[in-house]
Amino acid sequence: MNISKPKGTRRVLSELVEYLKPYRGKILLMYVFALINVATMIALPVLIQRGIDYGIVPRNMEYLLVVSGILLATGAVQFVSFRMQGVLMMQVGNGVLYDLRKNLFDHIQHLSVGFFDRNKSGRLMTRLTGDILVLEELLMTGLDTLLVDSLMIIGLVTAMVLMNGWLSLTLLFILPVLFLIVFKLRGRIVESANGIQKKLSRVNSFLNESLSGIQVSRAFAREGQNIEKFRELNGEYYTQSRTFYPLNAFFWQSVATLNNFSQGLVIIGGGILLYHGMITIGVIVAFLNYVTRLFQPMQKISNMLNQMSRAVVSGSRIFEILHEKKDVDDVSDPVKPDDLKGDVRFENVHFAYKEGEPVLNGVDLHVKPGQICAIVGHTGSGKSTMVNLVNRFYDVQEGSIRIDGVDIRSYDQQELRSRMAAVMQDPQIFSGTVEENIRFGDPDADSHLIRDVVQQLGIHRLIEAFPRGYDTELGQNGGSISLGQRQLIAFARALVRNPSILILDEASSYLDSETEQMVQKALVPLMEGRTSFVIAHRLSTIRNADIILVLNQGELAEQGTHVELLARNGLYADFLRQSPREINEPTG
Ligand SMILES: Nc1ncnc2c1ncn2[C@@H]1O[C@H](COP(=O)(O)OP(=O)(O)OP(=O)(O)O)[C@@H](O)[C@H]1O
Repeated sequence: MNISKPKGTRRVLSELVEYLKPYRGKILLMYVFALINVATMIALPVLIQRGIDYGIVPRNMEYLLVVSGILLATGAVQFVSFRMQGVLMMQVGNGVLYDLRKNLFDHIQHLSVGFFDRNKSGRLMTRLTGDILVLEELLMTGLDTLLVDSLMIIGLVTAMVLMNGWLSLTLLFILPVLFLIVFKLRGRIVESANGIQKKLSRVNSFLNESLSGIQVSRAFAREGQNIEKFRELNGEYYTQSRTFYPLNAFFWQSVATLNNFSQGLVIIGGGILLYHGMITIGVIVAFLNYVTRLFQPMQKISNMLNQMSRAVVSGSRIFEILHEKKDVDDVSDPVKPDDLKGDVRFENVHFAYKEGEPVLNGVDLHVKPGQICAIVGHTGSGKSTMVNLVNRFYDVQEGSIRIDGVDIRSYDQQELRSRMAAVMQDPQIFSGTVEENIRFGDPDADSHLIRDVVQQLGIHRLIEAFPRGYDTELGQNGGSISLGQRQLIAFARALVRNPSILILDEASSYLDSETEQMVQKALVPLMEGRTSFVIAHRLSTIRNADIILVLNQGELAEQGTHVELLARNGLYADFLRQSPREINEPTG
């Protein structure tokens, strides 16, 4: 399933509501404080009006003192309610985001490998960071907006109409213009801001790519083209910014001007009504106060609506991942093997990553416990696919793979994989020390066991040669060590696991030939008692295998020992002729 298709608004919102449910108590309390806040907002101008009309104008000091006291108390209540409303909204928003992040990560950890083939990690990172950020904006600032701010506008308008019907006619001018400014003009600004964001992210990703690939660019003398491309992207960003900033400035100017006009209108209208004795001075001041308060809730609703449309798109993508089903799932009562002997059978295995594009066509194979099975074949012939199927990263479409006589689809995946270990061409190194990276193979392995395995592999001296030996801190992705050193760590990591089935997929391709020979020699006794699958382009690695498989376009073209296949003088013999020096290298 592709994760970029947005779902319907209602479905996304109802899923978000599910996440909000555990916080219903806090949300309710938040609304109580929000309503108190709205009430104080509406009450304050009334108190001002009373203070002027019944305290200041008739010079009634006692009344004025009482009203001032109430005004101060109302102000204090407003402060507390506004703060509590904000604090509760943050708590709810933070809680929901915590739950979402946690569920997403947990879910992704258990998704099948096929999902990650379809959704590359860069794109997933955007989902996990960018989309969550969009939801964060909504949850942290807009959770209460639609209800509370609509109520605020209704409350303010009602208070004005009740206070003085004639003066509230000014709203017939103020409200539509405010609406136009806030919703129409603001809409264009948000559109432009999103445009800027897109252009900026293109600039940033190009910058990122150019910096990380600087060596390749230099080697291919691409500096000129890079500068040209950057100039183009930077130019697009500049052009987009040229519309945004004046538009944004115009928005705030319009708001200020409308405010001035509204005040003028209230003063003129109020003045005329005052002249005819239809209004008091306090009502005019209260109206001036009300008019300025109209802008904020309208602006918040406009922002929220804009956030909402973005949040629906982001939310739909997040929930899409959360609903992603595993391609490779456990059966209801999976087999949990106590031990694996490592008897592996492929029976008429057919497999395709994509429908109609077969990769393996009817492969039959039997590797007995403890045997070494080497797989050779041209690039793209399906070698890695075969070992990925043994690992059950994917399920076969036809036929079956049996381990110790049991179809691997019947096993508990985690239990099965805990008895296997693989060393890949480009092993992943995690941030942490060398020792921690080796311990990744078995979290219970103590320092002695780790050193013991490394000694057996014959690479103790090489690990000790790291700046701080086993305690050397490795950056994310092993940026600070060579590819060969990464492979050495991966060998130790795999063997510390003490696996029944060992998979080596181009595992020593980055080692210099001296180190490779040393590791291969050390591996011979270490492979004893384990079933091993070895993929190597360097044929010297595989000549001692018990079974050599020759894959050709997804078909098992030949299988046998080195001597048998040589005698057959087929594809394998062709391989040898292409790399005679390597095959004749002694491997110990
Ligand atoms: N994750 C994937 N999604 C789709 N197609 C894939 C995927 N992995 C491999 N393929 C395709 O399957 C075929 C076999 O690939 P595989 O990696 O098994 O070959 P290989 O023999 O190991 O190649 P190499 O020697 O280059 O590592 C290739 O055509 C490849 O493009």
